[in-house]
Amino acid sequence: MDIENPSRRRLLGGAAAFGAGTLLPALAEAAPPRAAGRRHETEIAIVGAGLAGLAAARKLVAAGRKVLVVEARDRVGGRTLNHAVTAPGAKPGTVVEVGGQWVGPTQDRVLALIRELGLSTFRTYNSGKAVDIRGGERSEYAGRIPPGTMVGSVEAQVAITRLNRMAREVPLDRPWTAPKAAEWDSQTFQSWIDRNLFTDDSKALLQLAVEAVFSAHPRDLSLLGVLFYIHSGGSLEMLLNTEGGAQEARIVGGSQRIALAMAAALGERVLLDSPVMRIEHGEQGVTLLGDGFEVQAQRAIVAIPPTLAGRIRYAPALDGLRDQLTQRLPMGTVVKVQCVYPKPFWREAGLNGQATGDVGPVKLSFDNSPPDGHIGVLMGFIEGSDGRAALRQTREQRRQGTIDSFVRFFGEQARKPLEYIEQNWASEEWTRGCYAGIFPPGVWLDYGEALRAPVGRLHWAGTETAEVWNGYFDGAIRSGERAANEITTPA
Ligand SMILES: Cc1cc2nc3c(=O)[nH]c(=O)nc-3n(C[C@H](O)[C@H](O)[C@H](O)COP(=O)(O)OP(=O)(O)OC[C@H]3O[C@@H](n4cnc5c(N)ncnc54)[C@H](O)[C@@H]3O)c2cc1C
Repeated sequence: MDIENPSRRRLLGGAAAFGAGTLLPALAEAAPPRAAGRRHETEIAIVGAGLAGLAAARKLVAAGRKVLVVEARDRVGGRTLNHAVTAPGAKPGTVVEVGGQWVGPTQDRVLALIRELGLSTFRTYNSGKAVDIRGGERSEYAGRIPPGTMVGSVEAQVAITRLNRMAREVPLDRPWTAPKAAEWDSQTFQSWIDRNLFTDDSKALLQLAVEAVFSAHPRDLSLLGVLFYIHSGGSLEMLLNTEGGAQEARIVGGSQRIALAMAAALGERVLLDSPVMRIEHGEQGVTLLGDGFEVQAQRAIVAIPPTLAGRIRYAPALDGLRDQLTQRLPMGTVVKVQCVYPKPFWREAGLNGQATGDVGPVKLSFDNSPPDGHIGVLMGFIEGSDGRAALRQTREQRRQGTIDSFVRFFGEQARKPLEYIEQNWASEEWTRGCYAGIFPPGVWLDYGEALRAPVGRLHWAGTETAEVWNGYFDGAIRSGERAANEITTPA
């Protein structure tokens, strides 16, 4: 029995209950308190109950530390969120993810955590041909790259190989020290495409690839930022591929279960409905303040996207470098849309549900059906400029645009979904865009050092601060664990 370390005992107890197949009732019973109390004291306060904040808390509790995770929303999971499918024919408990959903090889921290929590994964449906629509022409193809002209495809492949090679020159811990950092951080990815690619097909392919990976337009992104991200995930293929890449697998029961399980184990160490508005910090400690509550601690980990960290008021004010960094890392723009059908009808036509196109609003789709395929779910992303246009539309207009896109990809059977589901992340107060914070030109070069460097007793986490798999679940977890290590094993 672990008498010295009751926190750890609780943590492991929670995980064991989880593994015993009592997930939903156990989680419901163990749900964190919804309302914040008035005044709390702890050793380490953590802002944000996304994967980063919860992973930091989990690690600190395992090290015998006292923690309190303070979360703005009435739920945990941040950019992971399960949605219960209510369409007729959907089995009770069927969910789709409206936030992040996939995991893949080399994402070792999230895969280990999934195992520790007693969760399991299943393969993304990937059998059959994909669809591509370009210049009004629809084609079905096997393989990874949509068919274009022969010259365009070859040029795109050469460009991808070249980008991978350049990416390896970017040090993950200090991208601004790359030999060509100044040159690469002085241009957008669009400028690089314009200077280095000549066929419309290869340009369109690279543009779509970047929109799919960053939910941003190539003109929004620094070339250095794109190269860092490629290196962080291993290669551009790793970021883009389903089999063998970042889209390879999903979590049974939905990805939010990772956060729910961690929070269940943390129990009363998670406070919901408690937006942190102000942080007072100094040699004596840290105080988090919100509407009607305060949390006193020795140290704090701020585990939220940098742009949201910049909306908190600090006393004393943070130095100019750190504050200007938070002014310069906007979030990408994505509306994630899904249509539910009585069955995954495209599979019968030999299609895997994956589609790309040059006309929006949906330019990228996937089969997002539950593991047993008892209903069919097509999922699409409305990203970058299309995502911004979608923000000006009504939900009904987005629904119609989505259905039109799915009909173009998969035919008339897509016309009448049983249910339409959308999540507009830019309008979520406590996220403000997705998938993650993006790096415009000049930010890595002039502000990179302020991204992770603790300020006194304040530590920074969140997927945007990760070296490996930055922007992904895996990076979020690594960032939380890194911030916890800064506290338990100071350099
Ligand atoms: C549509 C979409 C698709 C994606 N697809 C994938 C994918 O397939 N695979 C993958 O690995 N990643 C994917 N991602 C990215 C992934 O979801 C994120 O990288 C990851 O969840 C980020 O975790 P985090 O803990 O760093 O931040 P968050 O999840 O944003 O957590 C931050 C938490 O802090 C809270 N918060 C914010 N401000 C305050 C405040 N002032 N006070 C208190 N609390 C606050 C928020 O409510 C939130 O709960 C996707 C994201 C989206 C939205």
